[in-house]
Amino acid sequence: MAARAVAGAREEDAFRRLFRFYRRWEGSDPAAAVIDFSRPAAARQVVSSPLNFSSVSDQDACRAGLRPVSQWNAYGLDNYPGFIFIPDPFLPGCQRHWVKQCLKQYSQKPNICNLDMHMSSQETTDLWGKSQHQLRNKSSSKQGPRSLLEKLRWVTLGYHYNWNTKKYSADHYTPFPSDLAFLSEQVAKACGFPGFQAEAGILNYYHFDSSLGIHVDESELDHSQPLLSFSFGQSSIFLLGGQKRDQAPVAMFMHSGDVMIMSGFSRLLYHAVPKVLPNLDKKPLPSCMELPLSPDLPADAVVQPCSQKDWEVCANYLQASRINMTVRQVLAEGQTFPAESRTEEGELHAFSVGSYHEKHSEIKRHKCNTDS
Ligand SMILES: O=C(O)CCC(=O)C(=O)O
Ligand SMILES: [Fe+2]
Repeated sequence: MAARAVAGAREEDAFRRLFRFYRRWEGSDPAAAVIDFSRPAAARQVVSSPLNFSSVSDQDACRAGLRPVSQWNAYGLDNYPGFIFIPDPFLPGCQRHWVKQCLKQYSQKPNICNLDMHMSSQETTDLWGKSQHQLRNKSSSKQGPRSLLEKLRWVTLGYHYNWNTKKYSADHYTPFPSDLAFLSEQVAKACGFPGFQAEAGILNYYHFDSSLGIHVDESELDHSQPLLSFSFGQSSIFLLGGQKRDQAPVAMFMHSGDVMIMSGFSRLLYHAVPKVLPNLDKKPLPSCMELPLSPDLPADAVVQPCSQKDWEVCANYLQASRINMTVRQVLAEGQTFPAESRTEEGELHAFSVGSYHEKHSEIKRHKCNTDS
């Protein structure tokens, strides 16, 4: 009797129940009801979402590696105002640039990554250089030791999110990558946020066994600006819940190239990624990654062609991985951080192992708890 009372008290909320359901899901259960925005007609809650065509010139879209905004599809969901889903608006061949940046460029100092939490700066310098040989020679059928790049879980950009204090601060800042800022600002403008400033980024690196726990992104000081998300590589299931943790979420696929915007009412909703899945094309890489680079790219594009040599490394990595970039504005225009959030010099690397942001500790918990 006592045991039953304890079990009852620990009963799961609706979000956690569905998180566990989708984490075990192998794609065959038709009851799973996952919205696929690449086939939106199938889902009742999907509505079309208006975009601001004239706010982004075709030339600026193209410089960011995007198709003209008039050619994008944009969807919303009934009962989720401010949520916008844009299935792959990228020009052919342009997704490769962002994958290469996440692996080769953004993973470098001065950006901060999970490996910095328990390795010296010498060990985490040039992760690409230290991993490329191993990745290039990796056969997808063999499970060799993981390269450093394959051990990468997250990278922070701009105002570096502090997983311990769950705060951003003025002293933990390094310049935000200008190419990603430009991409983000074009997407934000098209979605009705012309003032959006890309100030902080969290890049998440997933493998087929990874998940991202249930969380809300609320540490930014200005919630009137949207949170942007860009996904590349293998697909995943994204769960979008409510303002309270126990509200049952809606499930959707995120495929390579998909862009998602959480704004307004939807900016502070609970969400999670319970599952990474093979891409829809059932090939090692989604077909959109194999397209030749668009000949329309202007000379001043922020997207650069990815060399064949670099792409071999990225392609081998991406056969079992998904990369997601989230971009946020932290401060309202003219706003400064409250005085108490200033930190002592040197604290930048003083994070302790095992006390990351709740959502990342959930990755660990889920991995350990194989029967859940
Ligand atoms: O990987 C994703 O799609 C979600 C990432 C996310 O929610 C975050 O970084 O806050
Ligand atoms: Fe998030």
